[in-house]
Amino acid sequence: MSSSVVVAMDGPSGSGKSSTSRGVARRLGLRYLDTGAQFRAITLWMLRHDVDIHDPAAVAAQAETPVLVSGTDPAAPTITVDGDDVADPIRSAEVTAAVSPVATVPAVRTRLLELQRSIIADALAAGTGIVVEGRDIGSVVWPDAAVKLYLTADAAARAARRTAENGSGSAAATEADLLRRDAIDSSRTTAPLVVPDGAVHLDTTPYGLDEVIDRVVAIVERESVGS
Ligand SMILES: Nc1ncnc2c1ncn2[C@@H]1O[C@H](COP(=O)(O)OP(=O)(O)O)[C@@H](O)[C@H]1O
Ligand SMILES: Nc1ccn([C@H]2C[C@H](O)[C@@H](COP(=O)(O)OP(=O)(O)O)O2)c(=O)n1
Repeated sequence: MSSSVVVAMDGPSGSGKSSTSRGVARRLGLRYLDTGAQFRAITLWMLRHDVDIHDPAAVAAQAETPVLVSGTDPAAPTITVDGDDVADPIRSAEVTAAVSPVATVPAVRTRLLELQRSIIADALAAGTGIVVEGRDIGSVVWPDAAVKLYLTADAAARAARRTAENGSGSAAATEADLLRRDAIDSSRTTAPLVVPDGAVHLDTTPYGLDEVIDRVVAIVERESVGS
């Protein structure tokens, strides 16, 4: 396997993208980029600056303003906005509720697309591969990725995982929230959530996290031969 492989990991909320990507990156000595955290960080900035997140023109007008920095060590990924560590506040219910409308704004997507491509290019220039996870990585951000994965799981399993992770809330409410976000993410006109051409589809419902990581590592080693 080449050390400069790009692994594109897409799929809906709770399918296991973040935990699987981090585990695979650690195992294979690759960098790790959570693009959802970037969409969450820009959303948090909009909320903190009283931008009406349901007004696409208002969001677009500020899309270039926040300074976003993503740390790509899979053992300790970081995200800052205007120099502030926002790793915790970007997971709040308020941001979770607001992120899909912000992520539909083309100016936001263009801004983050440039940032994501520059982070991937930096990793490759440094001779390091990277696992990048999100909704449009294999379809839009890096269609030439040597390895493309599309993770899914049953909605009930995804909601149960998220509820356990949050440590509170009802699984039914969590499932309704993630189905609502899936619908927005899948129906938007710019970079919708799709199964990218050439992606390996992995349904993680029956597998524990370690088993999914083992399977993905095997797929990366198989698919990236010669890249
Ligand atoms: N295969 C799996 N089996 C059980 N739990 C899992 C599995 N994959 C991930 N999880 C857990 O489910 C939750 C959501 O996973 P995460 O990686 O954040 O998903 P995503 O990034 O797709 O939203 C986390 O608490 C994670 O530890
Ligand atoms: N490449 C990406 C990544 C995330 N998004 C959007 C869609 C998601 O609802 C939000 C948040 O993504 P995130 O991966 O943090 O969401 P979950 O961990 O699945 O709850 O961002 C996107 O549109 N494109």
